Amino acid sequence: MTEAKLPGKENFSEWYHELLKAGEIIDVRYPVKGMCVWYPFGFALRRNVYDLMRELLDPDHQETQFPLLIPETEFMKEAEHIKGFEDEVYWVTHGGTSPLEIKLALRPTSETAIYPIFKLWVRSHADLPLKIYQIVNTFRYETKHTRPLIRLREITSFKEAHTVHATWDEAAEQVEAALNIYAEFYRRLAIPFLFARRPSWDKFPGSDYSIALDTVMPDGRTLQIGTAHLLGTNFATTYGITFENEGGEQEFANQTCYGVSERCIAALISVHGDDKGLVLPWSVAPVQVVIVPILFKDKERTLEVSREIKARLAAAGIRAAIDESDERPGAKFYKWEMKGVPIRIEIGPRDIENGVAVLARRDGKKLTVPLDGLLASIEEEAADLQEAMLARAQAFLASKVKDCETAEEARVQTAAGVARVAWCGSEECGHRIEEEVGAAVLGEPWRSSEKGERSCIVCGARTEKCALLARQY
Ligand SMILES: Nc1ncnc2c1ncn2[C@@H]1O[C@H](COS(=O)(=O)NC(=O)[C@@H](N)CS)[C@@H](O)[C@H]1O
Ligand SMILES: [Zn+2]
Repeated sequence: MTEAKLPGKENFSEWYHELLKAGEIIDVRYPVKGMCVWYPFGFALRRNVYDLMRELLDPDHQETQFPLLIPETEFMKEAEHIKGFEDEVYWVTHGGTSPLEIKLALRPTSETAIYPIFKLWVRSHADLPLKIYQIVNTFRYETKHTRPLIRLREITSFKEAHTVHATWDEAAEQVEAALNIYAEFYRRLAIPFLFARRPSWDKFPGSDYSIALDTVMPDGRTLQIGTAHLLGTNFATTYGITFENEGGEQEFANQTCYGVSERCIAALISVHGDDKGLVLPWSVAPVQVVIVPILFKDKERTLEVSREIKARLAAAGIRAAIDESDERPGAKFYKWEMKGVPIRIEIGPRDIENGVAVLARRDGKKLTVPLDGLLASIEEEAADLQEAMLARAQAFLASKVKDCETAEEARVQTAAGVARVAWCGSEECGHRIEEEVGAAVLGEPWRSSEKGERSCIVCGARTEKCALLARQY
């Protein structure tokens, strides 16, 4: 089989679409725009990634599931929320051939499905804090360019958490706790990001404020890979979510919600992939180690030793595979590199005689290791590979963020990166910056320590604030 080469990663969009197919992640040939099919290998990756998310949420959240369909009467209650979503909602209007009395929205996100029930669940301060999440499909009639895993009309892997608290401050603390969970989630995936407080005109509809995580894609555009929103009492007043406080009075609850979608997988593929295909982090790779027996003589013996190695790795909880096909080694290396397998073990008759094997890391490092102690070598190299992947991705992101003194400089920088400019924080200057730079205001850096007084690049006012600017997916 002649191995088809991927387009170079510098043609990011072509490379990305070709890799979704060659890496058997997503099949885009489903006949509805913005809706795609998971290949089984891609679905195994998704399962591992979301198992990681569950591991991080389950210590103090409870997983559940709400209905997909939301009655118009509930959906149309929160004015801000409606304004933000009315152009994106899909409606079900018929049951069979009979028109429905009340049409039903397909959830674009589930506030309006969940909060009428929270009203019933929350009675007293003893019921708080309430922290639930669900991992469901949601539907948004996106009119911008749809892209697999990045901008979908059916978001198949929408993890949405919804929490209820006695005070605004507790809700604000929960937003920070959510950001910490997302930071750990992306650290395990070796994906770096920037925290930004979205500007008022781009916060979640119905929220007090939104904090987003943006990563920088290979072409320098940013991808919003998670968001956490402080809702205050906005939804609680609309949906009547009250609790009896310790003084016996009824109070409106304060809420948050925070979400991650399959964009986390788009980021995984894009940030780490290379011209040979996927490069998957050890923690989520469906196949962590592939054993490639070099079969030319003593075939049986070589296969026997390979199978013994696989059994030893599996017993240690490592997801291992053997490629027993009779393809030539080069074809096997190509296939498993395309699938992003972090570590390959090559073993032939001579290696067996010498009691060694070749350990080839997906980032190119190769070494010969003794067969006894192979497990320790694999675990050591896996840990080192994880750090190397994160360090490499962090260096790339840092290289793509630059301080700019003028709108012109920011325009050049945001053609393929992120600009940081002085901004007084006013909405008027913010919109002027977007127009002059031709990029979006991601918002003010959140949790960044860098301070320094400069003049707003629009109005000249002295300010310590700054804006991150970028072209977004
Ligand atoms: N069309 C889309 N396709 C894929 N992912 C999307 C799409 N729209 C939003 N997302 C992802 O979903 C995350 C959460 O969406 S959101 O609108 O920002 N927030 C909410 O819906 C809140 N209810 C928190 S769950 C976003 O940060 C973004 O990463
Ligand atoms: Zn200004």
